Amino acid sequence: MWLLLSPTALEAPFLEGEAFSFLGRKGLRGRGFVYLETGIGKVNAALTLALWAATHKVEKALLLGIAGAYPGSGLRPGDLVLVGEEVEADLGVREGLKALGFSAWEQEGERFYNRFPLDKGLTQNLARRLGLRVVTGLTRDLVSESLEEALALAHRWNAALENMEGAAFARACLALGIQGAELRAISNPAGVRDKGAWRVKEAVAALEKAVARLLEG
Ligand SMILES: O=C(O)c1cccc(C(=O)CC[C@H]2O[C@@H](n3cnc4c(=O)[nH]cnc43)[C@H](O)[C@@H]2O)c1
Repeated sequence: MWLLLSPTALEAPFLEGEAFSFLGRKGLRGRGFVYLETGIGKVNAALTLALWAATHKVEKALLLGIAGAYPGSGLRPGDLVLVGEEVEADLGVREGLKALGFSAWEQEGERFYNRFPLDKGLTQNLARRLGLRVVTGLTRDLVSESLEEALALAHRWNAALENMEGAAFARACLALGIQGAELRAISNPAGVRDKGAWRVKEAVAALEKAVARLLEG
């Protein structure tokens, strides 16, 4: 049984099931999955997963959604990727959290600062089944508002795409002991606010195709 999550219901219009409400947002009980709309941003993503997992067994969770492609990533609108590692880039100072001398999470002797892995085994299994690249994602609650800003972030953190939830989801999965994976479809060039350059419909169609293959077993 999958727990499927997306920041907005607009990113998963293709899912069908018995509707319910969770934290005031959309939920669905479908064949082989439960779906939750989390809301945009880090806190919403982590909160939704944690509060659901507090009263429901979660075997494996997939965060799916749209994302912005960083310059130089080779990613274009409509492309679909898995995220193997997320950078929480608005935690600490510009160079990261380690400069403050505190870790964000510690587990089995490992200290995590700004980088949080998705589940390696689950991600590699999905990459094989779906024939997808695995990239590094960058998460901030602020979106890049210029190509210069996007390029600086991509360079500083060696990331391929930008979103607003991934690192929080990855860190919550680590803390909760949940196998988590992240599927992102590129909707736009990061840093480009002109919606004429956005291809949300194509991105959602790519998500639909991948999720259908995932659920067919
Ligand atoms: O109005 C803008 O300039 C603008 C720029 C980036 C994203 C938005 C959104 O409202 C979408 C946020 C939503 O979608 C994900 N997303 C998609 N593209 C990006 C991006 O370039 N940078 C950050 N997040 C992006 C994000 O995960 C949210 O769920 C508006």
